[in-house]
Amino acid sequence: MSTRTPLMAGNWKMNLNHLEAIAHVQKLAFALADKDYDAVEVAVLPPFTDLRSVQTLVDGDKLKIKYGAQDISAHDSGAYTGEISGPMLAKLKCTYVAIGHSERRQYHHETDEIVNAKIKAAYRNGLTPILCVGEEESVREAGRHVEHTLAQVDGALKEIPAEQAESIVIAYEPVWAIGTGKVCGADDAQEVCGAIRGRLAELYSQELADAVRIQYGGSVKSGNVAEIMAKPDIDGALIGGAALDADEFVKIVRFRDQ
Ligand SMILES: O=C(CO)COP(=O)(O)O
Repeated sequence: MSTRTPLMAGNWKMNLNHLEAIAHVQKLAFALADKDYDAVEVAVLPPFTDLRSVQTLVDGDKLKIKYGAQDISAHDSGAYTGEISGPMLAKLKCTYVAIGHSERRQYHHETDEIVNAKIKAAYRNGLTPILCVGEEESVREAGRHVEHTLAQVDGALKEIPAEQAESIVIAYEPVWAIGTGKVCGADDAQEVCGAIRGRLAELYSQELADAVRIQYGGSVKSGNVAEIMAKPDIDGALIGGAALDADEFVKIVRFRDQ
């Protein structure tokens, strides 16, 4: 296990309206209100329409739960119908923003260039990107998963200086393991997460690489999280389906109790 503080983040995707979000975060706060969970950072990434409600709850009750968005516009303002800007997310005191999730790449044709522009938008606005990378099943079958994922890292970090990159979170999410119940074996996940850390050392420095948190995502549940978290280059998880059940998410956050 690494010495970096683990980040357990729930990506709600397009689930839970703002009323459900309030109930869910209250449940998390109640279940996690003890000193033990200081050792793990907990975050939720609700839909945009929930963020104000979550902010009000977290601010009002001084909760330690962090929150962020699932996407960001590459632009800070202007005629971009339907988009949400970095300044808007910063105003809502978001800590994190997921960028380049495979569902954005697949359904919204986000390229590495767009991902790179969004990373720049996040840093311009004081937000911490959770950069999502990972290969499709055919790429893994062809044995090109490491090179494919590292190329996504290279593209996303183009022109990002070390002072910014040192705070990034990178989530390795093999596309074939997302929402499918097929978990990437812990050793396979470690292989790619270790390679990502190696690439960060090449692009920047070993010191920076050692500081960056690398998450695994893809069918993470309470039953498999401990094995995944035992790997030296895995510093947390990005959780989809299992994060929608507050009790299950709490069990994942408390992976050390297992
Ligand atoms: O895409 C994911 C998190 O961003 C993972 O989703 P699942 O946990 O549902 O597989």
